[in-house]
Amino acid sequence: MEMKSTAAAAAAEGEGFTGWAGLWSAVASLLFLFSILKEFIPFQLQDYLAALAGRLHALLSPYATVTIDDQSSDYFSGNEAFLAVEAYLSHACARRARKLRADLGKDARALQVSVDDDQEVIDSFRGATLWWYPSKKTNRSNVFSFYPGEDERHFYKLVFHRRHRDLVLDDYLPHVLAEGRAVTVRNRQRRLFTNNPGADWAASEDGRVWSHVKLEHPSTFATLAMDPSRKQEILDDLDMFRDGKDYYAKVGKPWKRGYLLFGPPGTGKSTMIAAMANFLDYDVYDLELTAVKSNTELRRLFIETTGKSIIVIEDIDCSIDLTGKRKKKKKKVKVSDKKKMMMPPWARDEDEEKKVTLSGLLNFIDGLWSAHGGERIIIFTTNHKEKLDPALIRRGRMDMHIEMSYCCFEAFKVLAKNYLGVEEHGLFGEIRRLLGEVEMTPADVAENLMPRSKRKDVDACLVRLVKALHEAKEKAAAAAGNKEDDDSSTSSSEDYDSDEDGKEKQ
Ligand SMILES: Nc1ncnc2c1ncn2[C@@H]1O[C@H](COP(=O)(O)OP(=O)(O)OP(=O)(O)O)[C@@H](O)[C@H]1O
Ligand SMILES: [Mg+2]
Repeated sequence: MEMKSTAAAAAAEGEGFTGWAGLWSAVASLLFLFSILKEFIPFQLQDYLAALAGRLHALLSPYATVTIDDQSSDYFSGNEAFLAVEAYLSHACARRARKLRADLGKDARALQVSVDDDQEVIDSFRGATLWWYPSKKTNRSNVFSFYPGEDERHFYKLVFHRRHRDLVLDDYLPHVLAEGRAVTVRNRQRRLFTNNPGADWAASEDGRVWSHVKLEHPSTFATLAMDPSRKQEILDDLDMFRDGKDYYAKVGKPWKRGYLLFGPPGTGKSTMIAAMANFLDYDVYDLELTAVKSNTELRRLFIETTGKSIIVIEDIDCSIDLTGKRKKKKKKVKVSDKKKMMMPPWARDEDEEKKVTLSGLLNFIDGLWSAHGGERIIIFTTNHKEKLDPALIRRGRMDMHIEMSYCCFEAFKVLAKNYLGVEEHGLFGEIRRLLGEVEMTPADVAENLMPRSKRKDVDACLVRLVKALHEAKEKAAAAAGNKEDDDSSTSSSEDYDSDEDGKEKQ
């Protein structure tokens, strides 16, 4: 932002400057004359005269300006202030402007209305009147460009009376930024990011490390089947986190939170992540660790995540060997030496031993914790909590451990309501008893409850579930009988082993 005095405001409003009227009309005439003669004045002289006029205005004008530009010196924050002002104006004042621009902006959910260039927008804040002027400036350059518009700089000029300087700088601008950011978050289409393999970063045109699609998972906490008191605990925790900026600052903790979701396959871990993202209105970064070649790549991926996001590593025990070696081998991507030289350092796989290690992952999480850039949540899921290194899941890294378990009766009731629209039924008693005796995942219960035709036959669905529960019970009893026989004959044959993927035979 750049601040200076201007005469532009004088033309905008006559707030207490009647005495200056004559002087301003003289300045306005001069400006008019200058715009006519501009064509005939050499460039160098034009710049000099413009600077002189600027200084004259600064000296005489009772108004000050702040310019907010669409280019920022800070690489990572980009033009955040500019975008926040744009969002604020489109939300708070655009309807008062006479010329509007409507656009389906990048990642927006609906048509966005914004103020057109050179349109004055008047805002008021605690009794002060403020004028906004969206505008653009074309850089004069001798270089011919194939891309017209790339030399264009857009900016917003805020004009206010000098006596409101403190109010504007201390209160109004922070208010605009906060409101603008909130509007952007409300309007944006949430995204699901997945990491591109490192070898592709340099090869792709824009060097993107993450690709994204719209996040449109329908899961919510209302449709998530689990123990209601545990669900409420998680909701309270998320609520506390979302609104806890001041609290986290007060206790000196970074505004981040880690959740470990563990439990057998089909118990709703991935469903829970989608419900969390929908509840918080956050983006999701689905980090596929097996596609990451080195700790350096991992760091780069982390740097390119944004605030208000959930970073997810699914099946963490299958993605990384906790002794430091990785389990799953990605198909080797052959890169020629010449191509390698053209790659940025993080994308080169010069040292085969430089793999993602446990310590790299711990650094990743701790880096996440100490970095700026807004609130972030990290979630690990696993089917085997006991296989994880305690360092990885200690409190402070994974703050809350959430067990997703087999379907209990309360969880069944949520599914029955979602899938069949029933809250009571004669078979509920038997189902309650069977669910207490046999372990069935919510995924299996849901599958049995799913109507097989458009004519929703509630009785048939519930009878099918009861039958499936009886079958599961018999199977479990038979398996237990077999195990007893095995134990008595060969006590040494402990073959409860795990496959390459780490998923144990159940
Ligand atoms: N608790 C649940 N509430 C509602 N639906 C569920 C629940 N658990 C499972 N489901 C249903 O089962 C399907 C599979 O569940 P999900 O993918 O969330 O399981 P998971 O625990 O992530 O399994 P995995 O460990 O194999 O990744 C979901 O699409 C959903 O329809
Ligand atoms: Mg899953």
